[in-house]
Amino acid sequence: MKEYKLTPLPLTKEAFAAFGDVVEVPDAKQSAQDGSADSSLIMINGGNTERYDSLVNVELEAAGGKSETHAVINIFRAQPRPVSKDLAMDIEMVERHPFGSQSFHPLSGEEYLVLVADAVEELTPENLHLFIARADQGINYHKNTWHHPVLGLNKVCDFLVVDRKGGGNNCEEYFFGEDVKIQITC
Ligand SMILES: NC(=O)N[C@@H](O)C(=O)O
Ligand code: NI
Repeated sequence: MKEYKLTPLPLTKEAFAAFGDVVEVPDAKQSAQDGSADSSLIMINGGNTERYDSLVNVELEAAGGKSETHAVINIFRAQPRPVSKDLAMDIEMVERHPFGSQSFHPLSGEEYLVLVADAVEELTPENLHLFIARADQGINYHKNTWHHPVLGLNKVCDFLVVDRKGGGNNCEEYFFGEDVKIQITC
């Protein structure tokens, strides 16, 4: 059996661009360096609060044009899936949401793993990309981005999740064959 071992890259906007958006407060140093006033920043509440506005767009499509579609905000409470360099985790499947984006924002102060795959129909383990996200980074999967269901690491982790509610089957799953063994470590 052919074996694949994936180790995570640090999550950055550039590395994740093909799959979606990294949701984080824009890097003020970067804005200062390249002289671009941070366009998302709006001071609100009498200057008390910085609103980093519309960092990502929630993509919504009505399946078949008939269903009532809207964005919903959820909390996902993920049970621990401990992974370390000495404790690998088997990966059997990924999924995607053809009619909407899905955004995860950690609420428990923990790093978490993000496993995505290239936008191809016949997935192989070579199409997989593993990232480790900081506890202050959210992610927004673009619609149809292959991804593994949420991966909390060492404790029960809550995530604020924004995604689509509407008609049609908005969750396609892809199971890798029995002929491969895919493991992640970090
Ligand atoms: N199925 C579901 O609600 N969750 C998944 O989409 C996930 O990405 O965790
Ligand atoms: Ni999902």
